[in-house]
This record gives sequence, C-alpha cells and structure tokens, in this order.
Amino acid sequence: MTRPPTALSAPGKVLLAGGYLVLDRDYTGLVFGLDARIHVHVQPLSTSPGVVLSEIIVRSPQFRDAEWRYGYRLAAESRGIDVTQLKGLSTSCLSRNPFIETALTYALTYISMMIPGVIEASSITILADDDYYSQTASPGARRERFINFHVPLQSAHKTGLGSSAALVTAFTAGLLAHYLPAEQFDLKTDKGRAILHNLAQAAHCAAQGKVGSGFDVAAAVYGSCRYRRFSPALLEGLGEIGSRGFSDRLKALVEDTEPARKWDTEIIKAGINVPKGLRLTMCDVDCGSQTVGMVKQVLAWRKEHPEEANALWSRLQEKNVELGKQLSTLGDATRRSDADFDELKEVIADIRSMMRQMSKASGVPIEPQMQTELLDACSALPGVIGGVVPGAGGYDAVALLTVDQESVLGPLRKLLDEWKVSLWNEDGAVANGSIGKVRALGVREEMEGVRFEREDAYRSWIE
Ligand SMILES: Nc1ncnc2c1ncn2[C@@H]1O[C@H](COP(=O)(O)OP(=O)(O)OP(=O)(O)O)[C@@H](O)[C@H]1O
Ligand SMILES: C[C@@](O)(CCOP(=O)(O)O)CC(=O)O
Repeated sequence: MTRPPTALSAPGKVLLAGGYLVLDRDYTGLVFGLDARIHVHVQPLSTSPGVVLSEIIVRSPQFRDAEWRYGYRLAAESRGIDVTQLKGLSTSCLSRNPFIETALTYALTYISMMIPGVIEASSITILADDDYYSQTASPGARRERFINFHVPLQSAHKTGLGSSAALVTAFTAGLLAHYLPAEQFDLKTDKGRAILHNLAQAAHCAAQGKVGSGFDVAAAVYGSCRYRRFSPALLEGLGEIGSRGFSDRLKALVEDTEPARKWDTEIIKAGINVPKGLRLTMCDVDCGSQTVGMVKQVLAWRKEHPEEANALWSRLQEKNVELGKQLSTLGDATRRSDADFDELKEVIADIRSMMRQMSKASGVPIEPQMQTELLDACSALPGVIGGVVPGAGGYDAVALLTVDQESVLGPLRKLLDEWKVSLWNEDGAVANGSIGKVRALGVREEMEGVRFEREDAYRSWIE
C-alpha cells in the first residue's frame, strides 16, 4: 500500500511565568506557544520496483549537510526497533542527531506494536520557521517561505524557542499519523494528543539525557496552557532503548495502561490567552554568554534553604496565577488607555522582583543587571506593558507584553536596534568584550499546538 504524504507542524514556546517552580509538581507554569513552528513532511521512499528497503532518510534541507539515513529492524525479545545510522550520501562522516535518532527509535517501536509486518521505508523532511535561528537570509536573496541558512546545523545560533521539543513532537506526530490508521491514532482526539504527548515526552527526555519539566513538549502538543508537570518517576521504569521488554513497557507507558504509573500531567487551556489588542514579542539578546548549570544551582539553593525558598515559591506561584487571570479577564484591549494596564504592570513588576530575589539568593543570574536595564527601558515606552526574562532566565532573551500597534512596536524596535548590551561584573564594572545586540523577533503567541498542514506547501523543499 502506498501511503499519501503527511505534513504537520508544532509550535515553539516561551515560559512566561513559572521558571524553576514548574520543575516541582506543587507549582505550575504559564507557557505560551509561539507562531514559529517546526514542520515535518513524511512520504514513502521511492525505490525501484521489487526492491524492499528498510531505510528512513531524514533531511533538514535549510542546513548544510543535514541528512541522516537510518536502517531499522525489529529486534527479538520485545526489544523494540533497532535503528542504525547509515553513511549519508552527501557527507562521508556520520554527524549524529540524537533528537531525531531517539524520536525515530521510540516512534517506530510504538508503531511496530500497533501494526503487523514490515514498516515501509520513508523520506522525512524537516523545515523550521526563520526565528528559531539568528541567521538571516543572504542579502539580496529572494524571500522564500523558509530560509536556506547555508550553514551546518551545529553552527546555527539558536534563539531559544524550543526547537528540539517542537522537532521531537512534530517528528513523532508525523510518523504516527503516517503509519497508523485513524482508529489507532487520531491527532484530532484527546486520546490521540495524549498518546503523542506521552511518547514525545519520553523520547525528548531520553534524547536530552535528563528529565526537565516537559513544559516545552506540552506547548508543542497542546499550544498555550497552564502546565503542571508529570511525576518524573513515571519514566523511571521504562529502561534503556533495546533492553528486553522495552517495546511492551513503551506501549503501556504511552497508552497509560499501567495502574501503578498513571500520567498526571495537567494541561489547562481554559482562560489562558493574550487579550485581543495585545501581543507577546520575543527579543533575542545576542551577548555571547550562557550560564550552564543554572537549574542545578537554583535547586541546590532551594534544598539548602527550604523555608526561605518555599515561601518565595508560594508567593511567586500566586502572582504567576494572577498574571494568567489578569490576561484572561482583561477582555478586548484594543481601545484601552495605558492606565487600564496598571494592575497587569504591577503583577509583572512583582514577579520580576521575586525572580531577582531568587537570583540574588541562589547566586544565579536569572534576571541579571543588563536584562533589568533592558526590561526597564522597554517598559518605559508607551504601550509596553512589561516584560520578563523567560524560562530559566539568563542573558539570551526577553519576552515583552505590548499593545499590538505599529505606533508601539515601531519605537520598541528602534530602541532595541540601538540598544547596546553590556555585561556587568559583580563589582559593577562593564565586563570586557561583552557588548552585543538585541533584536525583536517576528514571533508572537500562538494558541494552537500540533496541527496538520497542507503537504503541497513544502513542495520546493521536498526531494
Ligand atoms: N531544524 C532542525 N533540523 C534537525 N534537527 C534540529 C533542528 N532544530 C533543532 N534540531 C535538533 O535539536 C537540537 C537543539 O536542541 P536543544 O535542546 O539544544 O535546543 P532547544 O530545544 O532549541 O533549546 P531551548 O529550549 O533553549 O530553545 C539540535 O542539536 C538538533 O539535534
Ligand atoms: C528552569 C526551567 O523551569 C525552565 C527552562 O526554560 P527555558 O529552556 O529557558 O525556556 C526548567 C524546566 O522547566 O525544565
């Protein structure tokens, strides 16, 4: 049977409120999907008549040498599908892509449990919307729907919109929708989305080599929501890829049939929105510094100072929930005056002040001085309601809530274009060589999660 091509996309994310708190099930995060999406197109691999291949070719044609070829076979003793990377055509060396390799292994293993017989060969194309990476098209190039970045994927500068979660989600959804009949997997149903969510969370954690809160995968599947994480212990019993019984355990996990390990993720979409007339704007802060181990350090501080930390966590949780409520009850903000946003401004200021407290107490630059200056300068512009350093915080990005009008966005872009980022040392002196640029990305909030796309939209990129 020749299957028709399948095309899907999943959104990026911004954790507007709830960084660090969302790692603990007692608290929640306010996450917005973003309209920068990762697109995946799956089609049968054309072979000569009579030739049966067990090969899946994955290409990311916006990047140089981004092609990964995999062979696969069903392993004995319910070990699942064994995936082996083959030598690529375009390159002589093997460049591995752990997110693709793991998502492929997990999805094919689940599919092998659902349909009898051989899984047919296919060719998969990945396309990312521009704002995932800082590079822009070469000057003079004709503006196309997707940019050719002309660099290898490893040299592309990420803007932190959650490319790996959107990729794993869209890729997994693409495979499930392509190979499984609608009775077994239907993305339009709650059950279908839960299957995708569970499988993508498991694959993303395995590829990352750690269990984060999973808010990014949740946003990729469900779009904007208030998110309460799953209990991390859920994934503990799954075992390694290729271990005996892996495919049975994966099926039970994905379908949530194990009474002792029930999925407890909470996705609340009701009342989560950005009011009409307002928008989120993401800014890429390119100052070339990144702090590793921020999560570890904050959690270590919380462990050492449980009373102080828990008091701060509770106060923050209250304000984070309040922020969501205010956004949903503001109503149409199109003809409001600046004074109508006073309460929103106040709650954002409270959240920021508590995040700075967390920063100071744990010694982690969650809202570092340079970001404070940038956020304060933006917030002083008419029509800019406020902003935060999203997610884990740090030096890479800021998220702003503004009136959605050119008279506000124009001056904001000008301020950002002219802004010079300088990193401050602890003694208050500007650190050397740390002047960078700030750029407003084109992205805004997106309510919808993973969705089918018209497959002909990608035709010029498909081989
Ligand atoms: N367009 C793409 N094509 C193929 N693989 C991709 C693509 N974009 C991202 N990836 C995979 O995702 C990895 C990047 O994931 P990583 O977790 O480092 O960043 P991220 O998810 O964008 O992080 P953040 O949450 O900070 O945005 C890449 O190394 C690659 O394996
Ligand atoms: C610090 C944390 O709560 C948020 C990290 O968000 P981001 O990757 O910076 O967008 C970690 C997590 O939730 O997994």
